[in-house]
Amino acid sequence: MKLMSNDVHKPVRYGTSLKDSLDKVQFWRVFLKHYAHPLKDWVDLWPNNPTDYKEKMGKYAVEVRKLAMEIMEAITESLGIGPKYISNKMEEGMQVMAVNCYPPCPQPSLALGLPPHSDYSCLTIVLQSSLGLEIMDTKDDGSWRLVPEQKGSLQVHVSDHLEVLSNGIYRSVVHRVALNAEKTRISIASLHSLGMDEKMETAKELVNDQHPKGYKESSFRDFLNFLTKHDVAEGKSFINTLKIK
Ligand SMILES: O=C(O)CCC(=O)C(=O)O
Ligand SMILES: [Fe+2]
Repeated sequence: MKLMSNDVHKPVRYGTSLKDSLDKVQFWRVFLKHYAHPLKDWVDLWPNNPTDYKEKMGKYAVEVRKLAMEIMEAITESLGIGPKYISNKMEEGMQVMAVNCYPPCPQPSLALGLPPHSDYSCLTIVLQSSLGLEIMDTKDDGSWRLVPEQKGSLQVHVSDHLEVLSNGIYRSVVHRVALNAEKTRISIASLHSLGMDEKMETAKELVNDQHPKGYKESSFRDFLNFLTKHDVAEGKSFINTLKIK
C-alpha cells in the first residue's frame, strides 16, 4: 500500500513509503509534513487528532524557529557578513515540519528509514526519540556516524541553501536513517528557509578570484519542482544540480 499525497506543493501532506507499487520494501517510514510559519496561516490545516497536536506542535514550531534564527545569525556573523545578512529575509521565510515515524523493522539491516540525502533548507533542526540518525563523515571516506541519543538535545544540520549562501564554506550534511527491530522511532525535523519564491544566492562578499562563485541561485519552489521530477531514492541530490562546474 502506498498512501502518498503525491503533490509536493501541498502545505500539508502525509505518506508512507513502506512498500512500492510492486510490493517491494523501499523505505521504512511514515511521515506527515506541514508548513509552520507564520503559524496562523497554517495551523488550521494541521491534523485535529491527537486533539492537542496543534497546541503542542505550534509551541514547538515557534520556539525551534527562534533557535534557528539565532543560529543563522551566529553563522552569518562567523562568515564576516553580519548577523542580519539573511535573518531579515528569513523573517518572511518558510518553515516545514517533517514528523517521521519509523516502525520496528523485522530485518533492519536490509532497509533504511530514509536514504542518504541533504535537506534543501538553510538549517534543519532535528529532535529524535531514539537512535537512528546517521551523518556522513566526509573527512573519513564517507563512513556513517550515529548521532548519539541524548534526551532533549537537538541536532542542527547545515543544509543546501546555507552551502550556497556561504559559497561552500559551510557544507550541507548528508544524512540517512537506520532502523531497529524493537521499537518505533519518531523524529521531528524543522526545516528553515527563505520564502517560496525568494532565491538563495551566494553572498557576493564571499566570492573572489581564489573563491569563484560555486553555486546557482534557487528558491524553495525550485526545490519542489526538482522533487516532482526526482525520487530521493534515486540518490540524485538537489545541491549537485546547483553546483557550477
Ligand atoms: O529521522 C530523522 O532523524 C531525520 C529525518 C530527516 O532527515 C528528514 O526528515 O529530512
Ligand atoms: Fe533530512
